[in-house]
Amino acid sequence: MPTEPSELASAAQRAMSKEAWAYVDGGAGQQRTVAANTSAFDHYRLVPRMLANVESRDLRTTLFGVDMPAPLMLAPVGVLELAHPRAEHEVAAAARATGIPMMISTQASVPMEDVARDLGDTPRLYQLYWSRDESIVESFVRRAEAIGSDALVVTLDTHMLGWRTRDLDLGYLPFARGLGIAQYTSDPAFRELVAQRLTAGSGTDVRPGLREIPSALAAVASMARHHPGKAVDNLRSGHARAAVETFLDVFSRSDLIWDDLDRLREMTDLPIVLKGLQAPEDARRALEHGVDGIIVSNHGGRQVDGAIASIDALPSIVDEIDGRIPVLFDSGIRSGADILKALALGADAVLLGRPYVYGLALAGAAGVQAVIEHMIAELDLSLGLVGCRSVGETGRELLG
Ligand SMILES: Cc1cc2nc3c(=O)[nH]c(=O)nc-3n(C[C@H](O)[C@H](O)[C@H](O)COP(=O)(O)O)c2cc1C
Ligand SMILES: O=C(O)C(=O)c1ccccc1
Repeated sequence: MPTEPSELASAAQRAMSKEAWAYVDGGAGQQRTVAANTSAFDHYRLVPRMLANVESRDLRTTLFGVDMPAPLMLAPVGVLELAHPRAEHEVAAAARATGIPMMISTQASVPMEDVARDLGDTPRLYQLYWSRDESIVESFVRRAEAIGSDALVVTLDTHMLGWRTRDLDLGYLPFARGLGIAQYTSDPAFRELVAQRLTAGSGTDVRPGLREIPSALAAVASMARHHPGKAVDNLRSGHARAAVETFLDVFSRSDLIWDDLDRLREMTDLPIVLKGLQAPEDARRALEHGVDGIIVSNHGGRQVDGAIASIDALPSIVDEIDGRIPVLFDSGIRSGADILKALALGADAVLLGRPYVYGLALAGAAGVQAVIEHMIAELDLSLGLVGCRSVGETGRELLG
């Protein structure tokens, strides 16, 4: 497994189909924010300190009552079957081997109960996309509780899919082919909706659902023009087709407002963590609504082309939160040194995204484990070499 981040990515590219690579590596529009997310780390430079007795170091940290060997979690990533046929099974094995918590996506390729079994007693957080259908929301929350989720991560930045040019031009939309919808197809509330659709008469027009998801509509239009025979309409069985149509109908909603969070608060006692904040003002509102944590993230640049680099959004949000709840960070972490910079800017932990998917594509669980171990090893060395012994000792004084 390459330790050099760009080598890891190019090796994974060689191992993946061009559609899978475009989906995972790609982002919104002209990929300006994807590029900014990594290049903006160059704006921050560490100033190493000497003679600090860093012989013994400890990376452990605790968040939401969860003890972690390092300030690192696996980001929720949907449709992992694009990278490896065993998808979450392999990722969970790596999480278990390293003790690093796993966030389980609503767009997973394996039902959360099966992932939970693979995880043993490794910490897990369930990531929720707030469905248009409230019975599905309630059901996902109950299932997350039942699998022992340590928190509920509510992703706010993807109530519609961004304008993802690389997927559009390939005519590739994985869930239109029934990939990445395992949480839904294993869900009693969702299955009820599919059954209703089948009784109402198959061949229900798919367009009304797609109309609610503009980029899905555009993708299907693009597929119809350039790649006839690849679109939703081509799904073989009536049941699979009804499941995909139902998914497109219920995937998410764009009419949510801050007050809706109070309903979720009443629904569950799990800690609630909001994912996808970039504005200090939104961080303040998150505090007002009593959430238990936030994740500063722009979804890896997959949503708004031209949005600011996530690392540039971090410092002012950390100042706004002022230590009252944990602040996690993602979008652009490619190395242990990047993790150290995020910690120095005030993050309590970071999420690893694309790099672990590259490890998965290259070598399954062993690949994910190697990527995690490389990140932690470089973090540990860098921490010691700048003169710190623990995550708690990092701060802005480390930055020049
Ligand atoms: C292929 C792919 C699928 C993703 N699916 C989800 C998802 O289902 N839910 C979610 O909250 N975030 C999802 N994300 C966003 C990640 O959780 C994370 O925010 C992002 O990957 C961070 O950017 P980075 O990978 O460039 O560091 C996805 C990201 C990728 C690359
Ligand atoms: O691709 C993504 O970034 C993502 O979060 C997602 C959203 C819906 C379905 C599949 C993946």
